[in-house]
Amino acid sequence: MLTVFDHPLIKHKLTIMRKKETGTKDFRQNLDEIGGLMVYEVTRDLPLNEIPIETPLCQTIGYEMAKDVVIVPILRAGLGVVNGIQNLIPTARIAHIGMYRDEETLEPHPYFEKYPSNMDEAAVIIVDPMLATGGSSVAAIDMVKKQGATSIKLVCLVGAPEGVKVVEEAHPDVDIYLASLDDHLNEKGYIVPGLGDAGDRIFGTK
Ligand SMILES: O=P(O)(O)OC[C@H]1O[C@H](OP(=O)(O)OP(=O)(O)O)[C@H](O)[C@@H]1O
Ligand SMILES: O=c1cc[nH]c(=O)[nH]1
Ligand SMILES: [Mg+2]
Repeated sequence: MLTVFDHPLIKHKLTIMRKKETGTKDFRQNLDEIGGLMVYEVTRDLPLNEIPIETPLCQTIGYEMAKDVVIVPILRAGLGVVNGIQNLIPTARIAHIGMYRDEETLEPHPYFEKYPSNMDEAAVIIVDPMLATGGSSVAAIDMVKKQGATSIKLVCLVGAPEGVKVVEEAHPDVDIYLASLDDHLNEKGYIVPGLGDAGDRIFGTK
């Protein structure tokens, strides 16, 4: 299932991120804020346990999350999405997948992975601002599935139709969430209109 957020706050903040004159500080801040806005919907169907509690007035039934949440940023750019989600789920564990896309072949190259021990039971949320050809997302989903994960969501900011199709075909069980479904990929594999190189803009490396 693909969900594209149609929310004025997200559109406003994403527009700031797209502008070429937006600097690192504002880029990061708006990414943080959009991550926080998206998480409300992304976590809507997480299972709950009913628990008996006592308020100052009486006994009643309360709720607590039934599963641990594991946020999995695809390094580097995915790190920029973690903060906004973690602010709302402070108990979330953080896994890391290091991956870069070869600029010529556009193939993903994993270089690091580290997970908590309970991936098979957790609600796993993979985060990366950009879903371009889909190669990095498919490779990351393959990797978390190898760790036993069965409840997996993919949260990106900007997606290209080509990449969404690739992920949907490879992993039809994974729900995809986007702040925007953009128009197309250019000949260098960049999303158009997009926002440029997300990693470089987050970390100021260009
Ligand atoms: O859908 P794809 O075609 O695979 O492209 C998307 C990937 O490219 C970018 O990472 P990049 O390789 O630039 O690494 P970085 O985050 O370290 O800059 C982006 O953050 C995604 O991970
Ligand atoms: O448009 C794109 C495509 C891949 N990676 C990015 O950072 N931006
Ligand atoms: Mg990059």
